[in-house]
Amino acid sequence: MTAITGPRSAHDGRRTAVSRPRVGHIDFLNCLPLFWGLARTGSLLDLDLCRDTPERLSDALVSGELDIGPISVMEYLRHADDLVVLPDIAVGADGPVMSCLLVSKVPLAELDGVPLACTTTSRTSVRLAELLLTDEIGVRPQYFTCPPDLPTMLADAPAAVVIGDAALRASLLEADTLGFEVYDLAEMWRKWTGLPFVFAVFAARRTFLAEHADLVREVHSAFLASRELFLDEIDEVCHKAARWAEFDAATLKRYYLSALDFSLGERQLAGLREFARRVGGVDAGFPPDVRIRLLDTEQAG
Ligand SMILES: C=C(O[C@@H]1C=C(C(=O)O)C=C[C@H]1O)C(=O)O
Repeated sequence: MTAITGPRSAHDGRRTAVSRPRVGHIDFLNCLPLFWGLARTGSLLDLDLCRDTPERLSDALVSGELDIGPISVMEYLRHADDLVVLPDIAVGADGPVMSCLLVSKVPLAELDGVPLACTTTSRTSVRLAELLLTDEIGVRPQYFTCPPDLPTMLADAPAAVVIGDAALRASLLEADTLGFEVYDLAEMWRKWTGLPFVFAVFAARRTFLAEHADLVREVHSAFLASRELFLDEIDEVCHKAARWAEFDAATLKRYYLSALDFSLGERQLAGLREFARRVGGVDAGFPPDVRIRLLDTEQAG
């Protein structure tokens, strides 16, 4: 793959410092495939990479501290006018995702009026859980936010929404000892709507795109190449990651190949639009028919 060149400053023959695009990276196992690929292709050196939790990366992209990066879908939809979505890449699932979960010590029908702890790290899974509980199950718990430590969350509430590594830990390691049922939010959505669910898209700020269109395309290509390389080398990655992660290589491989869906094609976009249609409105901060701009399509405008 070609090197990412970076925004050029005016130059007169002397070497001038070139600032690298500021790119976000979710510091969960879910985005390890991209990190692996960026490191292996060398693209990592051409990016000013900021690793953080999804909600902080979302805020940084919206405020302009980042130029390109993953953004939780609820935040993307709220700021869709300022952002352009990179096609063919996302963090989603077309069935169980394993890491965006509602866990509950009581049957879901008994959650009406009771406290429900929502992880501070999520903007989308927590909204999806609320949608499913209101419209599918018919209950209205009292939602409150809480850092993603499940024993603490469940000490204050009979149910909780967790995402990322904390959710993998919950379903794979903690369910038996802490005594709760696990409900996979992407699986519930799939059964309800027949569609995949997209939790995060990758987007560039439109102001950055206006000045650095080639660079945005290069970063997009680097993401796609990273994902491909990861898939080619998945056994090696899972084996290496299992040395420090809490999960074995077979579990990681299942997570990457059978649970997570890193694509953003027509079906995933249909899922995204359907979610916007169901949660959009004045309170959400975006209309149900919010315009989704994709890079290099007529809609990007
Ligand atoms: C699949 C996941 O997708 C994510 C869920 C998000 C959310 O709920 O807001 C945001 C970004 C992604 O990290 C996960 O975190 O496990």
